[in-house]
Amino acid sequence: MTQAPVTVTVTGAAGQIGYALLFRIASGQLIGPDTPIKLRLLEIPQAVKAAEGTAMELDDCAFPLLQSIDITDDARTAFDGTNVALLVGARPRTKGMERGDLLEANGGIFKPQGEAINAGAADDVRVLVVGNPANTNALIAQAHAPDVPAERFTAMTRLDHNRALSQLAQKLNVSITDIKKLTIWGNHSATQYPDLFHAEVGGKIAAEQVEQAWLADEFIPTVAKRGAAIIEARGASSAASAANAAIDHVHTWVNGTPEGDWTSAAVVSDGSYGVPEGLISSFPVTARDGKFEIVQGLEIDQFSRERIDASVNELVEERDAVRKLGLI
Ligand SMILES: NC(=O)C1=CN([C@@H]2O[C@H](COP(=O)(O)OP(=O)(O)OC[C@H]3O[C@@H](n4cnc5c(N)ncnc54)[C@H](O)[C@@H]3O)[C@@H](O)[C@H]2O)C=CC1
Ligand SMILES: O=C([O-])CC(=O)C(=O)O
Repeated sequence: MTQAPVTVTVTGAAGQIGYALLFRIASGQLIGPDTPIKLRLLEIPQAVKAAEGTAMELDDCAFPLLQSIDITDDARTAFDGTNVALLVGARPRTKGMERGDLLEANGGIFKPQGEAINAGAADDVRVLVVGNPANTNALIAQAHAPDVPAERFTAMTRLDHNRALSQLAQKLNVSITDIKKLTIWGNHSATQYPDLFHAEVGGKIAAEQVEQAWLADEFIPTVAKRGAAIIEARGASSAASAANAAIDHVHTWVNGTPEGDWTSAAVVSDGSYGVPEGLISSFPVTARDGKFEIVQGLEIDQFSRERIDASVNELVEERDAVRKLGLI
């Protein structure tokens, strides 16, 4: 049965993530194989022509699900009636920068975009912020969309989650599908905490199947600093893997997590696990009926507590910094 079309807005459509993302959305991988897609591409004026070129290529794929492509440099037009907003457009970091260095440069983008979402997006709009610093950019957008339920604003830590799955699978020589209940806590930054104490491999706790030294000195830093390692190796920040994670995030949000498993997403804190209410922080989440829910009741030992707190403290600092800049 053919379903109603879903309007998907992608900002930064002419960028490297945009190029890796749009074809997958148009082919049906974002929502599902029966859902027609209407694409809205938002770019800055200088990049509209490049976005038009990408749209020509989308046309040339003759995707059966792709009903329309609109390209604009106006945020209000881009978000009018949108169901899924993927906020990718931002300046990426280059060698030697931390993602937090981008706060001021990118903060200014997310305020008007939040306002435009508030003004015209569909009632069921779901927002995923990819542009860095993703958690705090999502906070800025959410602060300027008071009429949209706060829970609809999320930021992407699925790439970190996927990186952690892959590192652990290689270490234990198991398949990705053998790993359940892995969690990324906190900020999408070098302070993030990939947690193996609740993760299970073959039904047993993952942390008990690896050496403590590997966990603390290799696994955690490798996952947390993977973005910088990609920049070092590729000379540009991760793009196809980031697009893949954005597809995974929205697909899970809409279609749900499997029974007995969860994923990671940065969502608005309700105060769970001592994370101050209102911060957009990564948690273990399930998705049911189109909603993310923070997994409750996990015991947090001291090793994990210190690391979660460090990342959450960084989010508090970022929030305070954007407050000072008048962005929230
Ligand atoms: N959360 C995550 O896991 C990840 C986040 N990122 C972040 O994603 C963002 C995009 O990365 P790339 O595609 O590699 O960058 P890019 O530089 O290739 O593309 C960014 C695009 O955004 C556009 N843009 C800038 N301001 C805009 C605005 N106000 N409205 C609409 N479009 C605008 C630019 O014209 C450009 O085409 C960066 O902030 C990067 O750090 C990248 C990888 C992973
Ligand atoms: O590291 C960066 O700047 C890009 C990014 O967020 C990632 O690859 O995780």
